Amino acid sequence: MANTLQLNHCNQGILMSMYNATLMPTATWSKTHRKIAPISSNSPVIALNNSNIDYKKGVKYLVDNSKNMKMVPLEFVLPIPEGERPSLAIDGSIPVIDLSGLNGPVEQRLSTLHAISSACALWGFFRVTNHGIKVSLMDGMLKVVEDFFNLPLEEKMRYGSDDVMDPVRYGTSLTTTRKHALHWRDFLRHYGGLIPHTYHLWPDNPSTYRDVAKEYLKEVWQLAVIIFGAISEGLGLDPDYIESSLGDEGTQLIISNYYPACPEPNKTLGLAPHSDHGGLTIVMDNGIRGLQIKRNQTWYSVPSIPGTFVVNLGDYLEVLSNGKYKSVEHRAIVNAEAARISIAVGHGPEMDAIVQPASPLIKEKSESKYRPIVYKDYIRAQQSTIKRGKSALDEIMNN
Ligand SMILES: O=C(O)CCC(=O)C(=O)O
Ligand SMILES: [Fe+2]
Repeated sequence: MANTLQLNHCNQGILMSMYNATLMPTATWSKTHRKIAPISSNSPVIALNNSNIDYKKGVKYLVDNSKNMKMVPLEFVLPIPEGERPSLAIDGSIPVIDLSGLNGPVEQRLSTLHAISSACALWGFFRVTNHGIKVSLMDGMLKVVEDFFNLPLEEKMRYGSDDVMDPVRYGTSLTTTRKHALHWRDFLRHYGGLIPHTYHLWPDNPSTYRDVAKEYLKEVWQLAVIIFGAISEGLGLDPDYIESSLGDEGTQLIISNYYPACPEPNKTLGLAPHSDHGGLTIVMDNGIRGLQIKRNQTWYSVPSIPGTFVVNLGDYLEVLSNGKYKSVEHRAIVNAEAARISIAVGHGPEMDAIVQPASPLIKEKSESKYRPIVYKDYIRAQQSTIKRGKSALDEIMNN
């Protein structure tokens, strides 16, 4: 214990930087089955020598095998600034958009487009209802994900990998590559896509996982395209502008997060603050609250409303809109009562796409607030900085 304490003290500065770590490793899917080019993060790491935690087995395993755990093991204690403690967050109601309005009469359609546009400009986050995806499919997806996390460890470890290039990965915390300040979270991530060419690699246990996930990811992609269309129109662009900007190959990545109940939820986090690097992330959870977003330096706690999706804008859309819309920092907190599951599906451009403001929004080059960068280079830059948060975006901003 003394050793660990000393170590914690020595690494406090790095730990503070890591508090801003981000995730969302990515891969491409190809409409033409051509290639898979996954890119992922190498989170900043700290060796925790003398630790007794067999962290690679995951937090769920640790909790399940530590009866009556009363304290968070020191390896999971994060240096959360005093004023940003999870429990201090204010209840926040993000805008709710009834997407059926997009199919309504002209006035209703315009007011829905306007609502989406102002939610993007003011919040970067909104909730969608009447989104067209059946609640039974959402519940089915949550069920296969829950069943996956409830499998015996050996079964989950079939997908365990330290190689961030692997198209399907089960892991824990931010990365399994080395020990570092740990986060209270296990995850399963893999690519999606209209043609799921990695389908044969997805978990085959539970036996229905592949079929349910395939259907779910197809529907969520369609939903993303509808929202991309509305956002394009709201920006005064052609309705298919953003979808076309994604290129022939887009990026769809599903990350299922499992945050076990935690004895001291104020001391750790499920996910450190980050913004997503792609265009839109579409998230649902199992009815347990845990998502927090940062607005005007204050953390807001987003309620969980079953049957709805939370949608958030990533860095790609901030740049494309030339800063009119902002990607917003968010984090996942944990709680003492119940395990939380969230399923986040990110949608972004192909890896070789140029991230830059939409040309119709810029009359002169000098109006561009961001310097162009190839998407995969942006991801690498974002995931190699130890500051994270939104620091990669700051790097490509013109003064
Ligand atoms: O658990 C959540 O609600 C958020 C997940 C998230 O932000 C992510 O996976 O990038
Ligand atoms: Fe996120």
